[in-house]
Amino acid sequence: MFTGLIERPVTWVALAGFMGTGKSRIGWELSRALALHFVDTDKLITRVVGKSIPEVFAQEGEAFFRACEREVVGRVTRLDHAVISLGGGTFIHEENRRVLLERGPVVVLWASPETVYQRTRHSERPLLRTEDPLERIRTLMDEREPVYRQGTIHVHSDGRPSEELVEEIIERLWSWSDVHRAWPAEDAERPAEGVLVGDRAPD
Ligand SMILES: Nc1ncnc2c1ncn2[C@@H]1O[C@H](COP(=O)(O)OP(=O)(O)OP(=O)(O)O)[C@@H](O)[C@H]1O
Ligand SMILES: O=C(O)C1=C[C@@H](O)[C@@H](O)[C@H](O)C1
Ligand SMILES: [Mg+2]
Repeated sequence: MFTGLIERPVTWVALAGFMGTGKSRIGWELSRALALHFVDTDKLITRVVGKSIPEVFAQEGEAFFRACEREVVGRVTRLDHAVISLGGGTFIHEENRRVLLERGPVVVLWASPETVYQRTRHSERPLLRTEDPLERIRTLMDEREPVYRQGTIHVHSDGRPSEELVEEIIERLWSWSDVHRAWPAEDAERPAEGVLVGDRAPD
């Protein structure tokens, strides 16, 4: 009767961090490892708007893209059984951050500017379309660093294969969920009804 039950630390988790830190790739692999659905907010926006991210920035403007992000954050925080990979700027906006952190753990992936540059140089990121993308990465990363620090769990990705990162994230999520079970008063403050964050929820 109990065969097929899946033990997991969480049934919802989001990945944040700078461009190129691996949110999309690691999020996808984490979702496979935890047998959860996968949602990439950048991909969701491109699908709904019907344009690529560079097209959205160029034709609709960044403010429109940020409004889409806010809308998508509202939706993905109502999901369960999902790993959510955010865009690089999603967690920077205060209201998004508040809603996400209230919903569940936010894992922040980190990488050095040089690694980010290497990982993003062959694909188009509108914010990095400048004469000197590496300098832009350094400046933007410095600006955003204090905000990313507000995430729940922090994982460095430089020079590490994705399997190792997924393994570390899962271990850290178990520790996080153990603490949450030990301090139920904290859970009582949460508004989301019927949400099983922190439970070893069977399917
Ligand atoms: N740990 C890793 N080791 C080597 N390459 C990686 C690693 N993580 C991600 N990559 C590669 O780096 C590139 C960027 O990764 P990815 O698209 O997942 O970043 P992202 O954080 O989602 O960026 P964005 O914020 O722009 O969406 C991809 O080609 C991906 O395969
Ligand atoms: O860091 C950012 O602000 C961005 C990161 C990407 O994921 C995309 O969401 C977009 O290119 C903007
Ligand atoms: Mg991504």
